[in-house]
Amino acid sequence: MKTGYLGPRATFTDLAVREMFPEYESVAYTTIPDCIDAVVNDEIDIAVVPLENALEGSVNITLDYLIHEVDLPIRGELSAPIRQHLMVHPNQLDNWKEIKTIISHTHAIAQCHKFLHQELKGVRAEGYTSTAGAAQYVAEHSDEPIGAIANELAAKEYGLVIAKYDIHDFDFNHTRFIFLSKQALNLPIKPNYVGYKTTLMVTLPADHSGALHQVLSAFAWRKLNLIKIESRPTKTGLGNYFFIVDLDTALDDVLIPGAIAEIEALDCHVKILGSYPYYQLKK
Ligand SMILES: O=C(O)C(=O)Cc1ccccc1
Repeated sequence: MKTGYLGPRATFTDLAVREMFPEYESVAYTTIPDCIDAVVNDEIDIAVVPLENALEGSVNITLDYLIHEVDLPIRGELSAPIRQHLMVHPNQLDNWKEIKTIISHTHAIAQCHKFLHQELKGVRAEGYTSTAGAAQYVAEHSDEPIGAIANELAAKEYGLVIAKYDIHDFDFNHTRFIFLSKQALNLPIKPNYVGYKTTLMVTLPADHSGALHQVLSAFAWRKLNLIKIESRPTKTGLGNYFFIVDLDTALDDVLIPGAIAEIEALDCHVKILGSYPYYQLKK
């Protein structure tokens, strides 16, 4: 089996792969869509991609690619703690406060806004393909007054030094990574296994007053617990949305199919994006 992740080595996604699939060969991709396409094209068996961060919200590129471009089920999820550090080339350590530019994945920059605003006012923050990609770039440009936001493994991997540890704005900083695969996965029974989730995509009919209320009632009276609901644009016109709903239970034969039938009777469209085990790493 082969896994794919947003590379290069030592991204947070790579850490998730090492945690969940230590025995498999892994391949680094430059973008999340490249990594997902690699499963569609049978280059790899499993794509591990970030879906949501506790501070910054959904990773829209993942969600949108999953909804609009490919048809791959979610087979599992790992929620992992995220520690962001500011790192520079060893040549720049003495005057790291004079750096002019910080590069990282846009989600990582967003997790550190308060720190950047308060401690490095006026420093330009630029998006890069990934945190580890930014660390690699900084390592290869030792004379430039730049820094990267990334994890400790990236500092080691690319020979950078950490100027400031734990610069994320809130202590509880976790990211959900999902596993996409054509085939069912035999995921391990691990101590950090929490339970099952089912993720549905619900498209409402246009201009049907009370439709969302009725959809939610179909879950409510069956005591199906919603742990997340989010709207995303359908991309067919301003004001058209669908909803992504997470239920904290596995797909069964009665309750969820019953709720789906009821919702479809309201002229809504429902797609099951996956019913999968989830794992949680604590700090
Ligand atoms: O760039 C990375 O390291 C990634 O894996 C994407 C990401 C960025 C920030 C938090 C979690 C995942």
